Amino acid sequence: MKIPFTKMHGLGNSYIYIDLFQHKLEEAMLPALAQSVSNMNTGIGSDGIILIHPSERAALGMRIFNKDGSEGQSCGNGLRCTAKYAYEHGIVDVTQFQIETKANIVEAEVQIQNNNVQLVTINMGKPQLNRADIPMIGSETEKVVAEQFKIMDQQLKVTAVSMGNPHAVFVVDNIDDAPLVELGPSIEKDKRFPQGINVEFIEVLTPTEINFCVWERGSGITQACGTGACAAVVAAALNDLVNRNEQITVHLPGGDLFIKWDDQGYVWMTGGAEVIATGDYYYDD
Ligand SMILES: N[C@@H](CCC[C@H](N)C(=O)O)C(=O)O
Repeated sequence: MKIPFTKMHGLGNSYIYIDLFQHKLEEAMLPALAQSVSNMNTGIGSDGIILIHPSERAALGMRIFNKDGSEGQSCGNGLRCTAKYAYEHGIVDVTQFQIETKANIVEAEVQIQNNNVQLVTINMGKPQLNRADIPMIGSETEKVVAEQFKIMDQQLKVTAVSMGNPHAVFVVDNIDDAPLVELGPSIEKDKRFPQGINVEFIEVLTPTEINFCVWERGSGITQACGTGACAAVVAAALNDLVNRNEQITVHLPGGDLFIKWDDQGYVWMTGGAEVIATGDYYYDD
């Protein structure tokens, strides 16, 4: 089967985008297709696949499958790339529009230069903070803020945030010493998180600037995670480490994102989105 694709990235977090306005795919094949495409030796190489599809509730919809074939509920970098694709391929002809994800409907705004989308801002909606909404097992408190978290003989403090998908955020003194490789895989699959978890370590530089690295559920270490950067800013604000209602610069391995958690409770994300390549994927299922 020949599947037309566009490879795009947001700060190095790359996905293979498949346009379901043009090409239909069977539901049952999607997890295996994501694993196949993502393989850097026998596929194209990516952090997963993203499907851009018609929606009855918004201008378009987006679904994300991680490298291991699991489906995530949302993807911040994917939303910015999807917004760019939708505008540049005429799926929308306005600069502000809505995108449906498995988690919610978000508002996208694209900034145009010479007919190309340069920057994208997404209103990601309100974070969910209740333990049951993460979901995280435990009964200490309703919200999970700087809660003691023992893993592999290390005593950490976790703040848990759902941006539609689940995130566990840990504050460290120096991002270069973050135990991402050592603890990321164990925390991702820890049984306190029944749906798995995206794992973020952050170093707070100033009340408006943080360093960030991530171990993503289903994909491992990536260069950037948009929902993770949003969760990191929310977690940092809950711990009184960054300013609420101000734009926070998040330095990710792949570049910078600008995140604000406003007074009304909405999280805004601004950043770039880039096309890498287009082509046909020859899929032998
Ligand atoms: N890279 C993404 C998040 C992708 C999904 C995540 N791994 C999950 O399973 O929840 C982003 O930019 O937000």
